[in-house]
Amino acid sequence: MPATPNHVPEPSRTDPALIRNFCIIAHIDHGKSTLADRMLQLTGVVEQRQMRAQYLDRMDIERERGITIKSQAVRLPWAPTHDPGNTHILNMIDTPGHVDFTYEVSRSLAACEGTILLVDAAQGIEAQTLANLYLAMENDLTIIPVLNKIDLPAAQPEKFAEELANLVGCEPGDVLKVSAKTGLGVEALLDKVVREIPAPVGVADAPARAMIFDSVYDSYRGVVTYVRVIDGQLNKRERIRMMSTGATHELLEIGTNSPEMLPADGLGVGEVGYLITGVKDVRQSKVGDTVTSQQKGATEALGGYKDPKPMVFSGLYPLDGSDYPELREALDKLQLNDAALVYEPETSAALGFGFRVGFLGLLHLDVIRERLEREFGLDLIATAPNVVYRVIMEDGSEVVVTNPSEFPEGKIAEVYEPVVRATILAPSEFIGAIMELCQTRRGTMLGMDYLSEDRVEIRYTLPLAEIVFDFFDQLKSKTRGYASLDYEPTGEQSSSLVKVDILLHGDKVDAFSAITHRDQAYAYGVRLVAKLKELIPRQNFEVPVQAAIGSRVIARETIRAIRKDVLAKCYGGDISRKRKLLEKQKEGKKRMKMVGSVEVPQEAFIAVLSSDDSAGPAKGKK
Ligand SMILES: Nc1nc2c(ncn2[C@@H]2O[C@H](COP(=O)(O)OP(=O)(O)OP(=O)(O)O)[C@@H](O)[C@H]2O)c(=O)[nH]1
Repeated sequence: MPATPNHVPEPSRTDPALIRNFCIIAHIDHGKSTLADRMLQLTGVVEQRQMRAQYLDRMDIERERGITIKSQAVRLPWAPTHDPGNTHILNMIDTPGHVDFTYEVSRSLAACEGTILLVDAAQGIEAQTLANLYLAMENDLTIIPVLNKIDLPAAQPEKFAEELANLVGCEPGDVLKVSAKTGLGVEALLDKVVREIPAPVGVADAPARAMIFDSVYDSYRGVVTYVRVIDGQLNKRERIRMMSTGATHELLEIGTNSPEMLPADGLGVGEVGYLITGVKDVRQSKVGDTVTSQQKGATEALGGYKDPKPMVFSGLYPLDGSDYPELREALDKLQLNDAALVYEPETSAALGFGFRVGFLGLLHLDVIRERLEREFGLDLIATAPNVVYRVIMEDGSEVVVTNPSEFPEGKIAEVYEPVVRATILAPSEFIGAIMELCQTRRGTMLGMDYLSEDRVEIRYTLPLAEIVFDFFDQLKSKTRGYASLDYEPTGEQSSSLVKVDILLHGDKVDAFSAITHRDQAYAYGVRLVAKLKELIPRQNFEVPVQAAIGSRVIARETIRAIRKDVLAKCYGGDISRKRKLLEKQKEGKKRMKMVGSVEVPQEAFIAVLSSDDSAGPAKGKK
């Protein structure tokens, strides 16, 4: 239906009074996806026989890890028990739960009038429950507190209903108790959504304004953009404009998800749906941006748009140097679907050609690395993740460092590092252990509150660099898995930071350079030097392994010289055996990298850079 001047498009397809837009916020594993599954089933949008667990988590890796990475929206028709004559349209927006993706959560929240705050009845409130709740409160959303998993024998619904009621400011009796697994209480929850969450309000005849809350790349259809219409309407075939960039596109298709795509003529006030314009890159359709009509469009964008900013950087190198073009292609492809992924080529004397890649956080890093290895069949070495430093030189100039080997030499006045505000929730018996861990990680305590008599919320300011290493693993092990962590960037602080270089036979190995606090530099140097001594085989000459700050050596080990006669073993004249041995030795040599005059086995790099101890990158975990 072309939007010619003679053609007056139909008004909104759904009466806004019958629309409810909501999302589910929860800590990881508290059952959000399972609850979404039950809702799909109860409202009949997915037939029983098509049902599979976590229907909305489409990416393979999401399914395997049981986490939701990209949010999705789905339209559910529901005739509530108290008003069976009126079928309402419930738009459910599934949100990612992990800290790395907080910005996406906040955009999803901005597309809703209300939210279900889902808490596991056996676990209680966790750090991300709180973080998400605060986001919802900032967005003035109606909050429906719900306890899930009440079928579990370990559930303590009474205790946690009280905790939850205290938190949101309602009566414990108002907290709904459901089992997403069995479906118990889920109908009552859908009724409550209709009753309590306000219908969307917008100006129907105003210029169109729709907020993008998600944008995904589909290899067949290009970018699919998910929007919530605030004012006016968007119609098929019209030209639309992205307000942050001014780019215009033709609206090739518009529609809703139930949960498969269902094309429509347009979307009106309060409606949630998808747009397809044929663009091939999600960066042209950014989360948080406002979409309007090209003609007679809105002049003022909806608030809240921000560019995703990478917080953690790591060098990614193909194990086999000839895979470099494939790595570039794979990153290009992933970027189509991930506006937060940034990278640029980098060379390392030790590792060859690779990329310096920026991520939102550790989980993001882990997910990307795994996708590169799994979906694109690449074998990669990832260097230890680091944060971004701002170095002010004595002459007043400024250097932004995303790779430790680029840390400037010379007269440095000050170094700034990013800091986060961390919230840790745990049973009170672990207060001592948590405080000890935070202190050793250069934390400053901000405060502590009791959520109930045996659970506390502890707040710290911590350097992001200290969290990037194995902080979360340490926290989990020191609290027997009971603590949960959430953090948000809060700026930067000036710290006494130095670069520690590792030298092999006098040559700097850039891949092993690290920026650490001055007090930790010595320990880092000693640990790495000892480890390298273990991993690097003896050479024909003596090889000193040193750690240095500038020209000052802080640790040293020596790999003693040997002259290895591989043929000595073969006394007797079996020539074929000798040849075999020589070939084997040649084969081994291929996997060596020359660092200056020293042969370093590939395995040594991998062992040092990806080991589980704190000399290597922390494994990004949930
Ligand atoms: N017993 C029981 N188990 C449940 C219930 N709801 C969810 N689970 C289980 O809890 C685990 C986590 O559920 P998910 O639905 O994947 O959790 P989620 O909150 O979506 O997790 P993320 O997507 O990672 O944020 C799964 O093993 C579910 O089967 C419930 O009501 N009862």
